[in-house]
Amino acid sequence: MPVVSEVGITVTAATATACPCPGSLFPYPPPRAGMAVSRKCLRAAQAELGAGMLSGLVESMRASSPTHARAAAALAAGVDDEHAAWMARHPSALAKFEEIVAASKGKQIVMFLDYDGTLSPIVDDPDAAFMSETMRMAVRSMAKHFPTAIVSGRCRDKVFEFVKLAELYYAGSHGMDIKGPEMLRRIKR
Ligand SMILES: O=P(O)(O)OC[C@H]1O[C@H](O[C@H]2O[C@H](CO)[C@@H](O)[C@H](O)[C@H]2O)[C@H](O)[C@@H](O)[C@@H]1O
Repeated sequence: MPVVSEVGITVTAATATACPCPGSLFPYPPPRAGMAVSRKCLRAAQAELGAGMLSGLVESMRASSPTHARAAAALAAGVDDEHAAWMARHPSALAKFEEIVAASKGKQIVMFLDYDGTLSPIVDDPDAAFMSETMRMAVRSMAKHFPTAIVSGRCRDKVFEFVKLAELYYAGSHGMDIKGPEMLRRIKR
């Protein structure tokens, strides 16, 4: 069930496969240790994630989203009918997060994030599109719980240079160049 928000965040719930459960607070390993998760692990994790943890992660992403501030300003200024209709057809994944979580029961959530205009503000100089440390911390926190990928039209190295999180998957050049955490290579398909 892929859901694309107006801020470019895509959440996909995919069927999970088997993995060992270390039995910690989040009993499935972070992406660096592999992205396969058993249904039992996921159910336990979803129960433990609970409303508080999820809303914390979502609020963190929401607060540090550069486009969220623009959307809020547009809303404050009053949106026209056409924009309102567009928004109804393209609901924000952040606004629908509880529904996504409910739909993900028994499945694995994977985060796909755009970079420009999503993790970073749009600026005149493409080389100065830096993401904030708050956003970096939010993404790092998200990646501890869900396999997380950044998909960009930029070259992969450039995106990594901005994001600097080795635990993520990076798809550069519109998906022509993909690299994941080192441990990914050891996962049996
Ligand atoms: O796929 P994306 O990650 O969304 O990349 C799309 C383009 O992003 C960059 O350009 C955009 O952001 C720049 C910095 O804020 C801004 O100056 C430019 O006007 C935007 O179009 C990047 O420079 C392009 O190469 C990407 O294709």
